[in-house]
Amino acid sequence: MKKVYFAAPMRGVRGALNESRELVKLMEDNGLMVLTKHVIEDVLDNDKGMSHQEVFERDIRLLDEADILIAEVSYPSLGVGFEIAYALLKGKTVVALVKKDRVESLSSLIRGITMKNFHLIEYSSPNEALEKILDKTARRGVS
Ligand SMILES: O=c1[nH]c(=O)n([C@H]2C[C@H](O)[C@@H](COP(=O)(O)O)O2)cc1CO
Repeated sequence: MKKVYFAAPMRGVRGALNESRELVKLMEDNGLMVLTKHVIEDVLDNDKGMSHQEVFERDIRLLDEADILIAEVSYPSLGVGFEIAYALLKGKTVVALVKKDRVESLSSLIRGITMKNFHLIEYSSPNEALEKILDKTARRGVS
């Protein structure tokens, strides 16, 4: 089963939280294992009693374990930017998802990534995002 590190804004701007929640459910219904369901919870890990260092170490472990990073990038997040860079430099496949009406506000440094393991996907609905993710992961042979 493909292991997905799903990255989404937490202390960043949570403008696509509903879409992210729906997408996580769709990914699981379609046989992907989502390692990071904490990113779609209302309460931040630090407010649940984890130290910042524990959050960092847990997330690095999960990033190393994942087959693929899927990042919701429609709204800004320092943490998601860090996770994208880390996964790219580790040679993982990275799929960044941006809502069609948010493309123009996306950082040039993300929009312009030319690394072969990076894919930017525009979507209008979580269903459309899922179809495009399945297409990318199947054709890439990620297992
Ligand atoms: O409580 C947390 N737990 C956690 O795992 N993260 C990680 C996973 C998310 O994909 C990413 C979100 O970063 P940020 O909080 O800067 O928006 O950072 C971030 C926070 C809050 O900063």
